[in-house]
Amino acid sequence: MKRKIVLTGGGSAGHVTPNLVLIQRLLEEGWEIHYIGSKHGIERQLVGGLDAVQYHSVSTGKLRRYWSWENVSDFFKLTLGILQAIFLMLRIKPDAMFSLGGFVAVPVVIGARYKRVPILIFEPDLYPGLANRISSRFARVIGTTFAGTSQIYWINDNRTMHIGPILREELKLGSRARGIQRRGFDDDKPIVLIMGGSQGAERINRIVREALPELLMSYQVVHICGVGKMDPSYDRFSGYIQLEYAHAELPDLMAMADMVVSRAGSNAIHEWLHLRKPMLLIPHVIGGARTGQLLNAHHFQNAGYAELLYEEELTKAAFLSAVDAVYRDRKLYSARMSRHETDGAAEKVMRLIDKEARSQKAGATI
Ligand SMILES: CC(=O)N[C@H]1[C@@H](OP(=O)(O)OP(=O)(O)OC[C@H]2O[C@@H](n3ccc(=O)[nH]c3=O)[C@H](O)[C@@H]2O)O[C@H](CO)[C@@H](O)[C@@H]1O
Repeated sequence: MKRKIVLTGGGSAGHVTPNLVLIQRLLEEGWEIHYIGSKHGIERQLVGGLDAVQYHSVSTGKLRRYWSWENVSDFFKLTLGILQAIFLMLRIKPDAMFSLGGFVAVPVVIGARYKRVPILIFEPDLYPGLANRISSRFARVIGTTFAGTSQIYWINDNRTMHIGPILREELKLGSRARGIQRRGFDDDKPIVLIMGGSQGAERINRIVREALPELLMSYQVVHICGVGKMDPSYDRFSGYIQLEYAHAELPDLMAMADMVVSRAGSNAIHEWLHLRKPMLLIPHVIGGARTGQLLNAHHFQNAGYAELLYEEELTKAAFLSAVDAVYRDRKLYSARMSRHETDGAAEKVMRLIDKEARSQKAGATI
């Protein structure tokens, strides 16, 4: 009989893309895969269409640490989500579950816990998000992307294990020559790839457009703006292309870039690290100092992989001079990154899933 796994995670691409990597591996090893996400979230777009995966949706509420009337309705949505998750667990009877976090993960993890399914969670950011901090109470294994996470959270917790970034294999297969040819770019002029997180970033888009005439004097620019955030009036500039979101072309766009300007989402920055792309990071900061992207960006800056520009300092002049500074020192950044190992995380996760599922089976037959 096929072993069954439930995957969850959603709300942003960052909480889904590592699951796409695992789906591939799990299929190769003959697992039956169930994905529990929300009804309309990005996880439905990214996973819902895959024939090999059975997608189920549950209701979920946003977790806020401040008062809002929406907390009341979200509390009921979350409770409903937990009941739906318990029902799904009873029906699916999974051997293991793996969660990447995001709001939708909380009811799913609680439902799995109720049914005593072994739970593995994985934290993409240096400082864990609220959903994973809650979910970790029910987890058998807590995988981390950053080695430093267990020094600032889950300290002395022996369930914590450093895994590293779970990266999509296809991103490693890009070709600079192919990308340049397809886009009609000049091989001799440097290329800057600008990516404002999976949903784009209004603020970065605005500065890029303001700085574009100067920027294009020295660089060619690929600008991923986010869905619905392109401005066709800029199509007149040569050496500039804008996209809403890159799918199959992304590996080539990454390969052709001499440097990147990016948000500091965990997946994106580890992809740049793997490809040794010098980074100018402009983190998305929500609320206080301990937000995921800000700490990720500080960590990469301290390691010498990236330069950091805070959003409140984002003027045209500051942006142009930061791009020049990173480009000037590009070889230094790349050399430091070449010492960082980024392979092997998916294999580690597969072994952990296998181990937990076996121990579950063994426990059930005693
Ligand atoms: C605002 C917000 O909540 N951001 C969080 C979200 O970021 P976000 O969803 O932006 O996540 P990441 O930067 O981690 O990952 C984005 C993923 O989308 C891919 N991509 C992006 C653009 C594109 O055109 N094509 C494409 O395939 C990237 O290659 C990457 O694999 O999840 C991350 C991982 O938990 C967190 O670190 C971020 O703080």
